[in-house]
Amino acid sequence: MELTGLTKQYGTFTAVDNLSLAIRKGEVFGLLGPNGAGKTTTILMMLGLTERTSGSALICGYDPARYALQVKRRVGYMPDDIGFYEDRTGLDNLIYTARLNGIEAEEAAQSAKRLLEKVGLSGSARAKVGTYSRGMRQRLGLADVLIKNPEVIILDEPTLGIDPEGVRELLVLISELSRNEGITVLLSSHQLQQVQQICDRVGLFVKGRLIACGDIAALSRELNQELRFEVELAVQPWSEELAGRLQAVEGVQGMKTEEWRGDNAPPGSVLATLTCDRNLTSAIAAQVIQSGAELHFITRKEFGLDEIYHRYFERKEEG
Ligand SMILES: Nc1ncnc2c1ncn2[C@@H]1O[C@H](COP(=O)(O)OP(=O)(O)OP(=O)(O)O)[C@@H](O)[C@H]1O
Repeated sequence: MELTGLTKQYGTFTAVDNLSLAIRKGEVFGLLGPNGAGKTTTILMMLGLTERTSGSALICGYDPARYALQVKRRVGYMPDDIGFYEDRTGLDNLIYTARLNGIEAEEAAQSAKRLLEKVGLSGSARAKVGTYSRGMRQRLGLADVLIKNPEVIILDEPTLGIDPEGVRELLVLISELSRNEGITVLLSSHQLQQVQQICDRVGLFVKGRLIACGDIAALSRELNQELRFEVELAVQPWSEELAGRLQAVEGVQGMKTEEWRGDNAPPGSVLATLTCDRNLTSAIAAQVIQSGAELHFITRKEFGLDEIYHRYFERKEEG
């Protein structure tokens, strides 16, 4: 899938601003951003469900603005508010979707059962959807988009409102689908911690613009360059001399200290947090050792996606 300079304006408001993005076949791509970032608008343009203002898109080889039907045949879309017939069973709902997609009755019933099994809903196949939990509905939603054998599935906020266990199950399912069946997955989310686990790559989307894109490690590297490392260490005894040594290490930009009350912490232990412009863990450790003090632990703070995202976001807001 390829988006080039994709733009959507509502009057003078730009909801999606010059978005260029290539999603590879078989990958799980996370489109991440806060509410209102323009994720849903992007998805709707990709499906040909809303008109773009400018730019182009190629989905499974088709321009959705001209060949929406061809795109629809190949792409399964799960909106954030999936609708089912509440007073009909999960099985009936799936068969109905299959029939709508032109699948013969017998095959529809078989596929529906097979998919219910796959998403772990066999036991509730004959219960009315109205009695399903949010997690069960999302799994049924997944079966519902899979029934037409799509090449690509697009999931808008699939984990919204599900309990942690349900989220875990759903994400494992999505990830297996991609790995085992080569399905390309685009999922939108503002819940970064979750998505981080299963995405091959992510795009950070803020106020209609893609501000960064890559795998988590690449984003982390990119960000650490600008965003400082934090090295945390516990030392005993602490002294003015040691404080001076640490602050004199080239690249150290700031230091905070507090009393360290860790398990078995000897009296007079200090927990110091140093902000650095690069990873200075070993240089800092060396200074402590040379000073003759005891180093109880030293760690570098890792930037997870959540942190990366918030920092990017804060910087954008500031800038
Ligand atoms: N039909 C519309 N007319 C005017 N503005 C719109 C319309 N649809 C969306 N917007 C605006 O475009 C921006 C992007 O909306 P969009 O729904 O794509 O964001 P999102 O990232 O999907 O957020 P959410 O997770 O809340 O759905 C928002 O500021 C929204 O108010």
